[in-house]
Order: sequence, then C-alpha cells, then structure tokens
Amino acid sequence: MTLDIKICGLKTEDAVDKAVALGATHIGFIFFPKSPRNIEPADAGRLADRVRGRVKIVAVTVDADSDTLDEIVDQLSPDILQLHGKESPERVLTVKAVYGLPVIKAFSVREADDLKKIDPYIGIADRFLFDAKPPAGSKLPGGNGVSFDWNLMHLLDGSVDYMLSGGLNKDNLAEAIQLTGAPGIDTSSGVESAPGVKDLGLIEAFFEAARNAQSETAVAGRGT
Ligand SMILES: O=C(O)c1ccccc1NCC(=O)[C@H](O)[C@H](O)COP(=O)(O)O
Repeated sequence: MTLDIKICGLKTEDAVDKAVALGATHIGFIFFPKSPRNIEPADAGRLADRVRGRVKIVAVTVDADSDTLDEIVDQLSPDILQLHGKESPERVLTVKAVYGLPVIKAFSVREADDLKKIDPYIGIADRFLFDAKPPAGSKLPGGNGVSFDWNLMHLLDGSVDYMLSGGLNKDNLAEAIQLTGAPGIDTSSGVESAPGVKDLGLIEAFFEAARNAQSETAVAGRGT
C-alpha cells in the first residue's frame, strides 16, 4: 500500500511545485487568519491551478461559516475539505451535502479517550486526521509542530482510514510510520525554517525520509 503524504500550509509557488514534484498526494491550504500559514482563497486558487489534477487539493478550515466556505470552494475548487475545528457530525453532513466534497475531520489527541471522539463521525467523515493537542497558550488548533504518543494509534480500529499528523519531520517520520502503520501522513512545521516559511531542502529531506521508511517497512513486513 502506498503512503499518502500531505504537505500542509503552502503559500508559495516554489513550495507547491517542490511538494508535488517529489510526490505529495495531497497539498493543504490554511484558511485561518490567526495562522502564519493563512492564505487568501484567490491566492490559494492560483497556486492550486499550477498542479490541479496531479495532487489532491485540501482546504483546511476551522469552524468556518457557510459564507467563508462558499468563498473558499468558489475560489479554490478544492478536492477535499479538512475541518479542523469543533464541527459536529451534523455540520460535517451538511458541509458534505452542500459542496459535494469529501471531508477529512481532524481530531486532537493526547490520551486514549480522545480517539473515542471519532465514533459519532464514523460513516460521516471520509477520513480522519489525528493531530496533537495544541500546547497551552497556542492560538492554533493545528500546525503547532508537536507530536502525541503514537502508541495510542494501536487502540484504533484497523478499518479507520486516517492521516497521522502533529510534529512530523524528517527525523521522526520513520519511527512514526513503523510504529503506527499509518496509511497517510501530514506535516507543516516539520518542513519549515520558521512558522509559515516552507523550506525546500526540508521538504526534500521529508520525502527522502518517507521513501526510506516505506522501503524499510516493506522489507520488515516481507517475512511476517
Ligand atoms: O497549520 C496551521 O497553521 C493550522 C491552523 C489552523 C488549523 C489547522 C492548521 N494546520 C492543519 C494541518 O493539517 C497541519 O499540517 C497539522 O496540524 C500538523 O501541523 P504540524 O504539527 O505543524 O506538522
């Protein structure tokens, strides 16, 4: 099985081009004004047009109202909506019905009980994204560059499709993949030189780490 790789919080042509050239399956644009990765819908649309059809375009929003979502969908034409706030199952159903797009529902994780919070969304959200709880004082529900205890993922029903997220970088990716067997991974801070500033060298190193981790996992899995 190939690993889905999402590079999130893109704001520049060179970072978009690099991520896609290296094999990103998903790229994410952040629509959250407090984020250093926030982008205007029209600017995101122009960036997405460079690579449309070669990668899934993900719009990341946080408890966005309908007018905000209308504008984002109109200007960006995303393939997927990532809901990274406290959206209820009913809201997810409404969003899916109105826009006809799949939804990734994000959850923040610190302890085992946090994984149970997905239960009402099973059969509603198309995929889950597990991120770390924001550190105290953070203004951001995601993109904080912190990880959670990946061992918790062993508690998850194996049929749940998800992306692992939170503080992933070139140095910890192999361990995260080997420990969780995640079908998808997502990073933002781990490929940045400063908050909101993507680093082409770090993007390259992240994909190299992903390639190495996948081949090691395949070799390890062969004899079992
Ligand atoms: O990245 C942000 O600034 C952000 C702001 C508000 C909501 C979500 C946000 N990011 C969503 C993502 O999918 C990130 O890639 C994910 O949280 C992991 O981030 P990081 O720990 O920095 O790799």
